Amino acid sequence: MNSPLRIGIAGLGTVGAGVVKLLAEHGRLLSVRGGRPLKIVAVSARSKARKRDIDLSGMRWEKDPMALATAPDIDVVVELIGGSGGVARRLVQKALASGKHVVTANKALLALHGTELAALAEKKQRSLAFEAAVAGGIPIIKALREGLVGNRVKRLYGILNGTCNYILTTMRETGRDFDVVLAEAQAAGYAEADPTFDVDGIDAAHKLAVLTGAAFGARVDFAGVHVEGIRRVTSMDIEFAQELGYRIKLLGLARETRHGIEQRVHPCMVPLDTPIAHIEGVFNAVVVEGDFVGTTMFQGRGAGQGPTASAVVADLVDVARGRHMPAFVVPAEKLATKKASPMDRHVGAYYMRLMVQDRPGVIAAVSGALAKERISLESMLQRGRSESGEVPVVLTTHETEEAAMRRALARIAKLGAVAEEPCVIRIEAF
Ligand SMILES: NC(=O)c1ccc[n+]([C@@H]2O[C@H](COP(=O)([O-])OP(=O)(O)OC[C@H]3O[C@@H](n4cnc5c(N)ncnc54)[C@H](O)[C@@H]3O)[C@@H](O)[C@H]2O)c1
Ligand SMILES: N[C@@H](CCO)C(=O)O
Ligand code: NA
Repeated sequence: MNSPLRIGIAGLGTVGAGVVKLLAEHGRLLSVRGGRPLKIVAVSARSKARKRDIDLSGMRWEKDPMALATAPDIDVVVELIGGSGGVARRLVQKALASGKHVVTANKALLALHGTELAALAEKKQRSLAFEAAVAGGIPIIKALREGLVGNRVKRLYGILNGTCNYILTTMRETGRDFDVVLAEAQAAGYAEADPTFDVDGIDAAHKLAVLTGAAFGARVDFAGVHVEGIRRVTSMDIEFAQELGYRIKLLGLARETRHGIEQRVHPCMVPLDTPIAHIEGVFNAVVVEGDFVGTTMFQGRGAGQGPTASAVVADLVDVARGRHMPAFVVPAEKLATKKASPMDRHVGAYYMRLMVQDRPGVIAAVSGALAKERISLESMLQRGRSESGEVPVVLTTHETEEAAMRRALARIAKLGAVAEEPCVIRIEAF
C-alpha cells in the first residue's frame, strides 16, 4: 500500500463536516482512485464540544489552526474557515510557505489575494486548489484548466450565488417576502456567515473575479468588478419580467472589450428562451464561450454540504495523484495585468420601472428625457390606477451606452411626477 496523503482540516462547519463525512464514506474508493489512502490526521475548529454528527476519532484536535500549517505529519492543509483576511489568510500563507499543499473553498480570500497566494504555491512547487470556491460542486475550475484549455475564452457568465438564485426563484414561485426566504437559505447552510455578502452580490463578485483570472489569464481583480445585489428587486419587477418574456437572475459576467476586461455582477433580465433562465433554486450554472469549442454550459449545486465537499475532495484526489497544476491555468508570473473596462462604457438594453403620478404628460416627459440622450424605446407597459395616485410604468430600451442611461436617469429624477428612484435592470442578450 502506498503511503497515505496526510490531511489537516481547519474549520468543521457546513463544508468541513461534509469533507469528513465524504472521506469516511468513500475512503476505500478514494484510496483506489487517488492511488493511496486519504487520511485526516488532524482537525481544528472553534469549539471541540459542538455536536457535529461526524466521527473525529483517530484525528488529533488542534486548538490553534496555525499548528496545522507547520505540523510535520501533514501534507495538505484544507482551509474551510472562511474570510478574506485574518486566520484563513495567515493559515494558507504559512502552510504554503512550510511546503504544504493547500485546498480551500474560500473565494473571498482568493478574490483578494489569489494571485499572490498562487505565486507562493508555485515558488514552493505546491498546489493551491480551490474547486469548491466557485460554483460549489460544479467542476468549473477543472473545466477551464483542463477541458477547455485549448480555447480563448470570448465570454463567460453564470449564476454564481445559490442563495440569491434561491431567493429570486422562491419569491417568484410563492410571492413570499425577501426576508423570510433569506432565512430559509441561511438555515439550509447555503448562505455566507454574513448574508449581506450573498444578497449584495459580493460573494458572486468574489467568484467572478476568480473565474475571470482563470479564464482570461489575468491577475485576479476583485476591485474591477462592478457589483449590485438583489435587494431592490421587487415582486412587481419579477412579475413584469415574466410578462415581458424574461426571468430575473443575479448573474456574474466577464468578457474582454476594447476598453479592458468587463466584470459585472447585477440582476439581469434573462430571456426565457435561454437555458440559464431555467436554472432555479440553489442551483448554479456557468456558461463559457470558447473560440473553438463554442458555447458550453455547466450546471449543478453551487452550495451546501454535499456538493462543496465533493469539490474539496476532487482537489484532494488531484494532490494524492501528484497532479500539480498552476492555480489560475497559467503560471502566476504570466498572469497579465489588464485594465478594468469602466461600466459607463457598457452597451446593452435596459428595463426601467418608474412609479409615476397618474396624470397627463408624465410619460411624454419621461420619454423626452430618454430621447434627449438618444435612447430609443423598445416597449412600454402601464398598469391600472392606484389609490395613492402612483402607478408603475415599465419601459424597455434598445441598446445604449450606460453613460447615456445614467444621464437620462438624472433627468428623470428631476421630474416632479416620478415618485421614487426608478428600478433599472440590464437586459442581457445571449
Ligand atoms: N456553505 C457552503 O455552501 C459553501 C460553499 C462553497 C464555499 N464555501 C466556503 O467554505 C468556507 C467555509 O464555509 P462554511 O459554510 O463551512 O462555514 P461555517 O461557518 O459553517 O464553518 C466555519 C468553521 O470554521 C471554524 N472557525 C472559524 N473561525 C475559526 C478560527 N479562528 N480558528 C479555527 N476555526 C475557526 C468554525 O468553528 C467552523 O467550524 C467559507 O470560505 C465559505 O465561503 C461554503
Ligand atoms: N453563499 C454561497 C455559498 C456557495 O459559495 C451561495 O449561496 O452560493
Ligand atoms: Na466548483
